[in-house]
Amino acid sequence: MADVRIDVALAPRHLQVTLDVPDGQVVAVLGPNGAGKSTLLALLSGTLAPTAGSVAIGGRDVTGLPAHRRRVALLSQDALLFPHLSVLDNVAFAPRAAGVRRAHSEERAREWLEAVDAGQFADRRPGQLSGGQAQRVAIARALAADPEVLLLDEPFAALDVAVAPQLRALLRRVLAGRTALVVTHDLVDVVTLADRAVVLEAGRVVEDRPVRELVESPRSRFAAHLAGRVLLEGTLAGELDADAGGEVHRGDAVVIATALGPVAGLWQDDTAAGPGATALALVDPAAVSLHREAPHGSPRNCWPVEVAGMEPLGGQLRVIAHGVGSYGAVAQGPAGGVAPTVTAVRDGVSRGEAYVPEGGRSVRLAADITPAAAADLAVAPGRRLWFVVKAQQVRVYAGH
Ligand SMILES: Nc1ncnc2c1ncn2[C@@H]1O[C@H](COP(=O)(O)OP(=O)(O)OP(=O)(O)O)[C@@H](O)[C@H]1O
Repeated sequence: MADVRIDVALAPRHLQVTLDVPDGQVVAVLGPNGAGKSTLLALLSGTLAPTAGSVAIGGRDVTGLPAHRRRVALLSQDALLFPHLSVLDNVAFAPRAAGVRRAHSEERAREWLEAVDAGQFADRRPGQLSGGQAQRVAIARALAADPEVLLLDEPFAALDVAVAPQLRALLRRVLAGRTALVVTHDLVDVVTLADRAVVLEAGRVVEDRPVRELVESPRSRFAAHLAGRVLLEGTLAGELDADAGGEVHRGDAVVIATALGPVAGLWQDDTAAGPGATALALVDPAAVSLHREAPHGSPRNCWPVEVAGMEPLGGQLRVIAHGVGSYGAVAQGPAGGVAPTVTAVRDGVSRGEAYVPEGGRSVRLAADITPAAAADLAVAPGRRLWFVVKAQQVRVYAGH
């Protein structure tokens, strides 16, 4: 068994993490810069000691053990091979250091080099390898040490985008059945390599869920951005078609008060909640349409926005925009309060009640549209348009 149990604090870096990884599971570790991802790996590998708590691997308490006695291999974005040793000697280094006889350790090193399709580089020096080749060798070296746990810190970050897919396929093979933690900023790594995803923010775990759930219904801003969604944080006002006050249940059309103003969506959480509860609305940019004027009709969210920029996305364009205060003929809406904001959404903007409070100016929204639609609407930075999404297509969850 090579399960990992980590329950540590590192006071100077404000990190406090509890995490159990069962034997054979690959966990993606995600989070913004400075969240503590690398620090967590360092606490596991033994290059940093916690100020409190413990680390156990395969049921052994390794908290007091030095890095080389933990049976943990760390692979970082730079291959960090010994420049003065041949590739073969680099890979044979760990078994040699563990007391395996030269002939045997070289044999093992050759096997691992073959396994990562790098057998032909055995006699080269690291300086004669490309970045992708060096990273293959680094993987072989890590595996030759026969680790119980593999830690990968942005393993493709320093590589050409052209080589990353091959290496990813290799890592997928290598990671099958192993206990591993992979720090990454790349959604492709998350979905292709990991079973489960943990999101760190400011040294704390804010999400810990199966990868599929995380990409389908992210609950943290970081995961939403990674999954290409927009996450709006707010407070539950109540049901869309009822007077505010009662509890809402899964499938109910609800309204939440956000920095963008009232947002209507479907409550998708299994837990019931009442007005005032923290709520998260998830918007898929593919469900957002752009209009010159706010349309009428069924319950829709209509947000006046100013276009910030555009990015190509497959055959489409992703339009990035920010909420703006009311403009044109739209009157300023109420400054707050539950009931008026519900009315604003239910009755639509045709009555001139759509508005974005001051804070909405910093809310980043995205809409995926065709290049033809972009041309028709003359989408360009600075242009003011309406982002429109049906309430049915906004999923709302309980926040933390
Ligand atoms: N060597 C160090 N000495 C002191 N503090 C550090 C050191 N390295 C990181 N920190 C601090 O610890 C916190 C966590 O940093 P860490 O590098 O673990 O984050 P990260 O999530 O890996 O970020 P990134 O994605 O930028 O690599 C940050 O506040 C950072 O400033």
